[in-house]
Amino acid sequence: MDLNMHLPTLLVTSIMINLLIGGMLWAIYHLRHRERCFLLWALACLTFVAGTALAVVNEITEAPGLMQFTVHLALGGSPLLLLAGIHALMQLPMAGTRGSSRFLYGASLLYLFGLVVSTGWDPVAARFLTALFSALVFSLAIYRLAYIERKPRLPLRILQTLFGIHGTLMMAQVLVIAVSVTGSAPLDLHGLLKLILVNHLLLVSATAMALPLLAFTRAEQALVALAERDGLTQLFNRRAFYREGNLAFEKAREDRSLITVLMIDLDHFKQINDRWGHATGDEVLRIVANLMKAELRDDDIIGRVGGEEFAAVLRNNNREAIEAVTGRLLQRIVEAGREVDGVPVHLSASIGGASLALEHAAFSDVMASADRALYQAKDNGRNRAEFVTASAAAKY
Ligand SMILES: Nc1nc2c(ncn2[C@@H]2O[C@H](COP(=O)(O)OP(=O)(O)OP(=O)(O)O)[C@@H](O)[C@H]2O)c(=O)[nH]1
Repeated sequence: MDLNMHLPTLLVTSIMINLLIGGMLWAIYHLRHRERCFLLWALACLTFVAGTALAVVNEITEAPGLMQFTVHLALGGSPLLLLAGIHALMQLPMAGTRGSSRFLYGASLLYLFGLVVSTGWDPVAARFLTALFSALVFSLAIYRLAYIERKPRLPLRILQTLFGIHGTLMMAQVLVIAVSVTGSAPLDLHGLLKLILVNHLLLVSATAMALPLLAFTRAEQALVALAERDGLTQLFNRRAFYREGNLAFEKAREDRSLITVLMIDLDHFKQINDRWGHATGDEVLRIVANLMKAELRDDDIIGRVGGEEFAAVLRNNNREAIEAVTGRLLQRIVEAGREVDGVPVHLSASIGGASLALEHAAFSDVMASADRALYQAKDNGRNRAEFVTASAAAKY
């Protein structure tokens, strides 16, 4: 398994690259207001450096068992710190309630116990345990990444692939050691070490680039959500709703398809606030938002466009279907208002609807038509829906 490479050169290169990457992650940690995942990833690199440097000293001098124990502790602890960084990024405690966390703790304790027993008298067994433990930690990292919320696809796939290769290499090492121990083939430890170091160099560099990419993509997604979503209901805010509505309008014009805009305004909402308090009013807004999400389709655009005013763009122009949806929504709003926070808030809403018509030159024209229909619904006694027909829209 001789890779024909100078082992000391490989070791020094590995140490230098890990130091550089660790330093870069450390700097990002400080630049990003001490985001803990970067500190843990920097420590993973530095722990690996410490492990490799001690391994060199270990090779040169006849080091005592304690030194060998420390080498393996550092080399096994490095992927563990990487996993801890992923937990920190996902804001998951290392001691989660999931079975996998208990499994990790159990495996770590067994690994420690195995190291204590094997180092000093059987360095090959210690190597075997470290490789097995690292493979296990990489597998857990792949599993954890699958549960990340707001999935940033590309960095996630890259990292899972890298961890997969890393874990497979560690398992290959486990197998090589097992085969050599059973006597089927002599173990070329230097060749093995070179192979691991070369792969580690490539993998650690790629991983170090993919980890910040994952963190930055997630942070950007969070910022976009903050800028586009209404904090109370998580629906589109007014600006994002108009942007999405404009896009839907343009597309409908291009495809010669039709869209319908609904404006939904809660009736006498001020009285709910005045009588039951602002917190109950907020809860009512959240309930209505959830009812809209439940009643409308996934590809419909829903937004909170004012205090107690919601709007939706439906990619549907079938009047019967839309009247059925609005009827159901009005009924569910009344039902929900029978008890909110333990009090009867007597809730109802008025809806104004307008479908795209030739008269509409822009999305805001359809919104204006729906708004006029809404006023009509309020004038006609509230808790009802009114629609503007295409020909009626032309009158406005
Ligand atoms: N709790 C809560 N109330 C809000 C929020 N935004 C706006 N409001 C309240 O919504 C109420 C809107 O009152 P009005 O515009 O008079 O409308 P209304 O009482 O619903 O009457 P109609 O629309 O004519 O049926 C005001 O009392 C605002 O304070 C919010 O985020 N939370």
